[in-house]
Amino acid sequence: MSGLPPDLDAALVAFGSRRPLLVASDYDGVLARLRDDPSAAVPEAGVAEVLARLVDADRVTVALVSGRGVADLRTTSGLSGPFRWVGSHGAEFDGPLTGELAARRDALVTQLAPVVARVAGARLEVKPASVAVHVRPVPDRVAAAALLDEVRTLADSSLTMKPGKDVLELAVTDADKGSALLRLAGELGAAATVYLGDDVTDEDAFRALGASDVTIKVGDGETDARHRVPDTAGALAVLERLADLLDA
Ligand SMILES: O=P(O)(O)OC[C@H]1O[C@H](O[C@H]2O[C@H](CO)[C@@H](O)[C@H](O)[C@H]2O)[C@H](O)[C@@H](O)[C@@H]1O
Repeated sequence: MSGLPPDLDAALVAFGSRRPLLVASDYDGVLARLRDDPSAAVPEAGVAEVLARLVDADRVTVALVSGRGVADLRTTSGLSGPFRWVGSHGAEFDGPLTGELAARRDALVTQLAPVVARVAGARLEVKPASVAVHVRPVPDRVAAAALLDEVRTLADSSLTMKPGKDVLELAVTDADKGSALLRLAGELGAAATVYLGDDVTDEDAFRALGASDVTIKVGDGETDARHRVPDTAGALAVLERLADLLDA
């Protein structure tokens, strides 16, 4: 007995019988619980160990797919291994982004910095292909919502809005996690993909994947994923069940 919902467990059993496989997961809210300080969001106990088991499985690729830049994801998570690292919501796929994007992003920083500075507790995060306005630590929740509304109105049509949990990002590329996952699965010739995610941008991945894939929403909220677990402990249980099934 895995303790997982029976339909999810059955889907994982069917998934485990196929090869090659892609096991992909979002980071924040799935492998690490959410914290006020993004740099404090380290993996939950057991995550590094189960990922190490999964990468050892035969013809299984493990991908970490995040809104974070890859460099930040590597540093913050402390994870290392032969993973595929997909950062910046899919914009960082083959390696670091070019400098041209940085110039557009820096113009955005100049525009947003004074707007964010007016709201106590709000923070601007400068990422490889986007600027994120974080409001999780803002005590005045009305001011937090108003700030995100204002940022939304500042986004011109050349930018892609990436809403998330207490964050709104303006991205200078239109990359998304769904397109990135399809590209990766195609490259690998994957027979099936598992994807776990908790936030709005993970819905692109849930929608992009197909009937033979296993999509799992972590936590509450509307979703296009077929399965759900309640929290990071549930996500870890999924990965541990997979590692057992893959005999890793
Ligand atoms: O795609 P993900 O791996 O889920 O990354 C999404 C964003 O995660 C980070 O922000 C979120 O987590 C923070 C740490 O727990 C939290 O403080 C913040 O409120 C959340 O929105 C990260 O800082 C962003 O760059 C990512 O895009």
